[in-house]
This record gives sequence, structure tokens and C-alpha cells, in this order.
Amino acid sequence: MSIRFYDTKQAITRDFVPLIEGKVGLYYCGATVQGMPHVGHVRSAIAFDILTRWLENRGYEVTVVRNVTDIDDKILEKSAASFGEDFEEDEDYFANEAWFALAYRFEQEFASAYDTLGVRRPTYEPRATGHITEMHQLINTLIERGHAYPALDGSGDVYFDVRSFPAYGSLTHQNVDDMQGAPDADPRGKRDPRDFALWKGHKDTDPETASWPSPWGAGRPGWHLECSAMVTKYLGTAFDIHGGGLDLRFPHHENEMAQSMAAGHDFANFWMHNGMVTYQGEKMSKSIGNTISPAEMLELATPRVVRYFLGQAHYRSQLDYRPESLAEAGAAVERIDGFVANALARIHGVGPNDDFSIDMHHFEVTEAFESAMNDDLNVPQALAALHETVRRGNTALAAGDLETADEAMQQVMAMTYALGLDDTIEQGGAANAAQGAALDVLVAAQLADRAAARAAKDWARSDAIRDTLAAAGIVVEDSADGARWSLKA
Ligand SMILES: Nc1ncnc2c1ncn2[C@@H]1O[C@H](COP(=O)(O)OP(=O)(O)OP(=O)(O)O)[C@@H](O)[C@H]1O
Ligand SMILES: [Zn+2]
Repeated sequence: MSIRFYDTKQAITRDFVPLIEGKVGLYYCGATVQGMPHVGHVRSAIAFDILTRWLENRGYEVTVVRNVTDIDDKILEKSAASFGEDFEEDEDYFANEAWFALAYRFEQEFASAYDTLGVRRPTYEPRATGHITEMHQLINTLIERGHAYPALDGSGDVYFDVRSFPAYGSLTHQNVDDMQGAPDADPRGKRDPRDFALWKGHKDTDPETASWPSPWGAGRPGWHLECSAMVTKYLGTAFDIHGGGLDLRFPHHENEMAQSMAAGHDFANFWMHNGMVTYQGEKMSKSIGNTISPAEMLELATPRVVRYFLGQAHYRSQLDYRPESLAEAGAAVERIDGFVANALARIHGVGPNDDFSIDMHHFEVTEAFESAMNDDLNVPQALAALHETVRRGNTALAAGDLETADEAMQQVMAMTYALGLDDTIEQGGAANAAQGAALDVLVAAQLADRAAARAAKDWARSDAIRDTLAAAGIVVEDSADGARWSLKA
């Protein structure tokens, strides 16, 4: 059966046929690393992680590229503010932080959130600042082809000429005349107020470190241009799927497409956009201030439960966070886990604390699951198929039909893996728990020695043990029920 995806550009669901048989090139827009990730960002990454996993499940070799926008107005503004006299530090923004330090710090926060929630790392994760040369080449091509020009007011900017590209507006089905101007520069320097910046001339207020030489004067790249240049470098001038959040369709994706197609590239064959995570109906967004971070959710639920919540809706629909959302997701995950644990125990004699590994590569998803996923990644229907299999398995276990139960268990494992809900994402947590347990045994032995030394009034020995532990970052506190230890914060 063929896979069908909704293509935002053509506004229809159509058969997916890769440009090169057996291979898929996927680019999706990553974060502008100007602040802490919120769960909306992670939902976008989970949606494209599920897409990747499904394409791989169907036998495709997928090259995934997700960029890091590490130079941008907002990053520079946040950094500049941190040097201001009335700046007040908080848990997210530190005083006197250079733009690149701030960007890299948040890039790592994003990476850690993705890792924790089972978003597999992309094949390539290019940073905008590492691709200035490619951006210059693209601007050059656009100027040569008559689609870009240096600012008329000598600001050092370079603009894309929207009137020179008749298909401008075709991604979002808009008529140029109905569009608003691009607010990125003084319209007096532009041929048309809708023209947008490919290159931004250096301003006296910009830090020297955020400025690169160019044929049009020193400056830095415009946001839209970054993605066009990076896609081409890693996936070529024609590739299969371009993704990102629905909020990026205009202007970002419209402009990316215009730049690349005006340069003569075929660009993306499919455009796929994930819906927004909302809170009380409003887009979760840094600028609105209604964000919930992955860390906050992980205080309330395990990574798999958070992943289930963020991945359960159809990727194109809006996902509203409600206080009871995580409890509902938790109950669903527990139903799945309860069945798998029972099946492992009854059929394979594996107990909850046994160490075991199971070869899953020949396990297959059910037909209902497969056709749901092939139909534009219909995850809600696929999850219904998964839970139906859990019910069938539980019924079989109750009736003592271990063969049917085993088949259901294998299918459930294959389906949870396909959705990235397998428990591998908790292995990080398990490894920490194992290390913690090992440390506990070692420290307890030291503390027992220390107690014996104290009982024998051998103070030198008792102090020496305390010093050894302190040097290892372990703080010992004596209490009525004996010594307690903790790691120094
Ligand atoms: N609330 C949300 N729900 C789903 N996806 C989102 C949400 N907010 C951002 N995204 C997506 O996350 C990816 C990275 O986004 P980017 O860094 O550009 O964030 P942003 O839209 O500027 O976020 P914010 O509005 O909070 O500043 C993009 O694909 C974007 O569409
Ligand atoms: Zn982009």
C-alpha cells in the first residue's frame, strides 16, 4: 500500500513517491536558539521524528536535516539586553552573555529536551553561522538572475525582489497585492515593501562578532536565506519533504521557497506542517509567555508519558494542553505497559526486575496500524489500533491462549517502537538509577567503616573517611538514625 501525505502547497493529500527510489531527504526547521525550549517546539520535532520512523519502518533510507538558527535579531537583542544597566538576571537569562554563548547554551537545552523525549538526532544538524559562504553564493545567484538587489538607501542590506518572481505567494495561496510589507527594514530602501532581507548590513549597535564580510558590505544573513542555503548543501536542489510548524508557512517558508526556486532549484516536493500546541486555545509561544517547558512536564510525568501526550494527536491538528492531559496519557501508557509486562511474565517468564533483551526486528505492526500511518500519519487511528491489540492480547491472556497473546505482544512492541514510545527512551533514566544504586552501596560501606572508627574513638580514621567522601563531592550529615549522604549540589 502506498503512503499518502497532505501537501500544504498543493493543499491535497497525495501519494508519496520519493525522488530517488528507496531514499528520502527530509528537512525541517529547527529552533531559533534564543530561549528555553517549550513543549510546542518539541511537539514539532516529535511529529517529524514519527514521520522519520514511519518512513524507515517502510524500508526507506532517510536523511534528516534540522537546522539551528544561531544568529538572529532576537538572539542579538537578548544578548544586548543582558549587558544593560537595568538588566535583572533570572533562571533563563544571565548577565553579560555574548550572543554566541547564549545561543549555544540554548542549543544544548534543545538537544537535551529532544534526547530525553526520544527525538532521534538528525543525520545532520547545521548551524546557520557555519554556512555564510553558501548563503553568499545563493545571494549572488539571485542578483545575477535579477531576483535580488542591494538596498536602495545604501544600508548594506540585500533584498529579494518579490515582484520579479511570479510564483511568490503560491505556497500559502496568497496574492502579492494582498500581502503586508516585510517589517525587517526601512521600506524606503526597497523596491516593494514586501521585499525581504537576504542580507542585513552591519549596524553600529551590532556586535563586531556578529558581522561577516560580504561583496555587499559587512553584515549578517536574513533568517529565511539560512534555511535555503543549508537545505541545498545537504539535500541538493531538489528534495522530498520540507517540514516545520504551521506558524512558519508565512513568511518563512514562502520566502525560503521563493529564494530557492528563483535561483533555479526545484526545492521541496512535499511541504508538511505540524499544528500548534496551544494553551487555553492560544498558541504556546515565548512572546505570549504561556509556555510550558519539557522540564516542567517531566516533573509531572515520565518521558514516555510526555512523548505520548505530545505525539498522540494528528500532526496537523492543534494540541491543547489541559491540566488532566498528562494523567490521561499516563493511563494509556500504563494500559500498554501492563499488558506487555503480563505477557512477558506469563509467556516468557520474564519478571519486572529481570534483565532481558528481545530481538524485535521481525516484529510487525498490525494492518490497521499500517494503513492508519500510511494515510498521512494518522496517529490517533494508529493508537486506536494499538490499544485494540492490547485488548485482544489481554483477552487471550485471560483465556490462557498464549499463542495469540504472544502475537499481540509482538505487534504492540512493533507499534510502540514505530511511534517512538518504546522504553529505550527511558534507558538514560535507568542508567542513572543503576549508577545511583552502585554509589549507594559504596558510600554505605564507607559510612559503616566510619561508624566503626567512631565507636573505637579513632577520630583520625573517621575524619579521613569524611574527607575522602567530601573530595568526591559527597556530603555526610549525622542524624539520630545514623549518617545520611547526598551529592553536593
Ligand atoms: N506552540 C507550538 N506548537 C507547535 N510547534 C511549534 C510551536 N511553537 C513553535 N513551533 C515550531 O517549532 C519549530 C522551531 O521554532 P522557532 O524556534 O522558530 O520558534 P518560534 O515559533 O519562534 O517559537 P516562539 O513563538 O515560542 O518564539 C518550528 O518548526 C515552529 O513552527
Ligand atoms: Zn527554515
